[in-house]
Amino acid sequence: MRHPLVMGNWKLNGSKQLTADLISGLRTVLTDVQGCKVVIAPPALYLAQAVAAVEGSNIGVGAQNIDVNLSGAFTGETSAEMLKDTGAGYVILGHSERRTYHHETDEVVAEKFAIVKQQGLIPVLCIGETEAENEAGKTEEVCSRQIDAVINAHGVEALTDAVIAYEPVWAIGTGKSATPAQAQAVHKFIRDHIAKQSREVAEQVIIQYGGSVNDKNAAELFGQPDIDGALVGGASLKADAFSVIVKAAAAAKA
Ligand SMILES: O=C[C@H](O)COP(=O)(O)O
Repeated sequence: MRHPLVMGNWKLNGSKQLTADLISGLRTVLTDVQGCKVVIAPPALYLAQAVAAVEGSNIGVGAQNIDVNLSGAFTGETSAEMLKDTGAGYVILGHSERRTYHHETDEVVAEKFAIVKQQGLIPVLCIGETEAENEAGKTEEVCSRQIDAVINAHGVEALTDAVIAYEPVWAIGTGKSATPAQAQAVHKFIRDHIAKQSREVAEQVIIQYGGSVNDKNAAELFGQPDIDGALVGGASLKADAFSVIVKAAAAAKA
């Protein structure tokens, strides 16, 4: 049975001090939380510090991206092998900011997905439509295309033990979250789309919602049957707000 997962994507934010303070704060407020997996994804430079700081707690660590290569002459990149070596367990892939600012295509994201799985890490595949695509009624078309890039390249079984994060681009960092009903409709579409190929895989895949999730709207989102947690940006930088979100997920799915 799938379990809720709340992941904090710190994006390009942080410092040694913030990493220490935030993890220390989370360890204090999340000690008694059960039934919800918690993962933080700091910038790559702070991963090793984060892995050491969460030791002995129920908090996992993930990265925000990897290169398609494992080693070699690829200046400035970080590999899945290095992440594994550091102790990270999850990798966010295909975030809309990577797709937009770094021109990552569906095919590149699918290639990274396979590399992450080969290393025994858990991929968090971000999908979602832009505002224009939403207004043009293309939400389902975009989401299925982004998922099919993985399924067509690697088979539906590749989604076993993987995570999908549905993040409508228009909701990211805008304060304008999708309503619980809107998000549930898309999450159900995603699960049904995968179920056309394998009901078993569809039932176990974790589908997070992302886009302006905060301590006020989290509980209602998690009350939806196909929303299995959240990928949180801004609110993950505050221990109090993030822990309210984690506790809401644990309570909703208990
Ligand atoms: O990865 C996280 C998402 O981009 C959501 O960011 P946000 O919570 O700041 O809207």
